[in-house]
Amino acid sequence: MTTNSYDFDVLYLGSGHGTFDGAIPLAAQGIKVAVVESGLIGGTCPNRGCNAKITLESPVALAQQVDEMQELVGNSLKLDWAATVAHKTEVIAELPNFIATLMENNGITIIRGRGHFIDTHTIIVNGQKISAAKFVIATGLHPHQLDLPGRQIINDSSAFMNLKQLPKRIAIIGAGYIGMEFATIATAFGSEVTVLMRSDTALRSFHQPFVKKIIDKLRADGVTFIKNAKINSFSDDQGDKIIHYNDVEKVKVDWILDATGRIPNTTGLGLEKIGVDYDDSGIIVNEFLQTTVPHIYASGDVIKKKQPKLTPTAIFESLYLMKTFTGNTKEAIVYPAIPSTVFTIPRIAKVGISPKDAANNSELTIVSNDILDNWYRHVEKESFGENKLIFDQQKRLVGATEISNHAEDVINTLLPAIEFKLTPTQIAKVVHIFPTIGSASWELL
Ligand SMILES: Cc1cc2nc3c(=O)[nH]c(=O)nc-3n(C[C@H](O)[C@H](O)[C@H](O)COP(=O)(O)OP(=O)(O)OC[C@H]3O[C@@H](n4cnc5c(N)ncnc54)[C@H](O)[C@@H]3O)c2cc1C
Ligand SMILES: NC(=O)c1ccc[n+]([C@@H]2O[C@H](COP(=O)([O-])OP(=O)(O)OC[C@H]3O[C@@H](n4cnc5c(N)ncnc54)[C@H](O)[C@@H]3O)[C@@H](O)[C@H]2O)c1
Repeated sequence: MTTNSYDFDVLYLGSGHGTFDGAIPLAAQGIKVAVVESGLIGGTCPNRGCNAKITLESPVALAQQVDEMQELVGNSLKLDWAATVAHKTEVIAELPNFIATLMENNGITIIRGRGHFIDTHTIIVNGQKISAAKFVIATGLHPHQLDLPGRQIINDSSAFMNLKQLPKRIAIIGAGYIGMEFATIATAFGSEVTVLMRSDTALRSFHQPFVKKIIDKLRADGVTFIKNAKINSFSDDQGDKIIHYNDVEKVKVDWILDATGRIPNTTGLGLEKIGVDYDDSGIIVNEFLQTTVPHIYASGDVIKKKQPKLTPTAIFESLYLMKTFTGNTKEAIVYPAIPSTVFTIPRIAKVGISPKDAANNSELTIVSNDILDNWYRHVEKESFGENKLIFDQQKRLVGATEISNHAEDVINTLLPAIEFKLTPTQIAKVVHIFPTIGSASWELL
């Protein structure tokens, strides 16, 4: 790669996981790299996504464990919202500096400001023109906001995670990842939570019988679900925040979270001017992650794709681009099986072929396990535990989903079996530390 005629070899727009995991090793190999960032370095995941959320959720998971082992350990835990938010701030506060230092120590130039293209080799940031041989658009998503009368009173997930005090009554609109995870957190910390659902389906991409169990558990914990709610408007009545829905109905609360999805950051980038195609789902790329302008690539959540828009996907894409830019691969991207978890209590985690798709394929076998039969799950007196494992005709694992307190660890354990298509003989050669969730999961194969 040459820098002769351009300021940089590769310029990334955005500094999230779609950028930094690959940009750092790229720069370390002597490639001249710039990263333009208009917000916090590190993007959504560390600052207002995964890391922040899991820190708030961690006491909730502990409280569940204590509740289940109550006969052994005595009282329930008392969760402290203000202390937990302060702890979350402490955990994540240094991450932007940490990531910026890693980038700079490896030779990356960080440019603070919002970038947009003026031609296919030039962007403008803070009035300054910067050119590059290649670009990576990794600008992520932003929260969708319901465009309805009174919308000024509704909030997004970042605002929730920064609340100094937890409102007594919270309404959450949407029952996707954020709606269900934040309902779990808010109710555990003592709020009265109402979830308004557009249809009668929550967590659409997860195994629905497991989702039903999560809804039943949240209901038992005091959460109200209102199905088939068509929101009309919002109003404020002397501090009461009111959601008007289905023409005549209303819910009165203290705080409203709009969790109706996230949309790609594609506007204002000058994409139309330079011929980079996109639609409402994101930037259109080919199997090399090239946009419709071949030296302009895209990475992470901003891409229109069928893979889940999650951190592991963004990391995989940024590493793939690093290998492409250094000439280490000329192959198209081949995604691994990407796992995901909804961090409710209990969790649902999944990877690979779903039970629903397997049911329509006569070559696949679905094995249902009531994992509470396993002695190890009695140690913590777990009250939820079921999984479905999908096998092909060679008895190789091709899909798995579980509902349990440890579902994310179980799916992580099973990943190599799926990714490397391990045969029963190969599976038998892997031994895990005993007794652990790893050994309890592997023995189901
Ligand atoms: C509440 C929440 C919880 C989540 N929890 C999980 C989880 O548990 N597990 C998981 O895998 N995923 C989770 N995610 C998703 C995860 O955060 C994203 O998949 C991941 O951050 C995507 O990385 P990215 O680099 O594509 O985008 P981002 O991290 O969003 O980075 C994009 C960056 O681009 C910057 N930018 C935008 N436009 C411009 C411009 N014109 N010029 C310069 N900079 C610009 C933005 O400021 C931003 O910093 C969660 C998301 C949210 C919102
Ligand atoms: N654990 C995780 O990995 C995790 C956690 C949080 C967020 N995320 C990421 O962030 C993305 C965004 O999360 P999200 O929960 O905002 O989106 P989502 O797409 O998961 O859920 C959006 C929900 O809002 C509902 N909805 C949409 N319009 C509505 C309307 N007008 N009225 C009522 N409901 C409406 C949808 O039916 C859906 O249930 C996820 O897709 C995921 O990629 C991941």
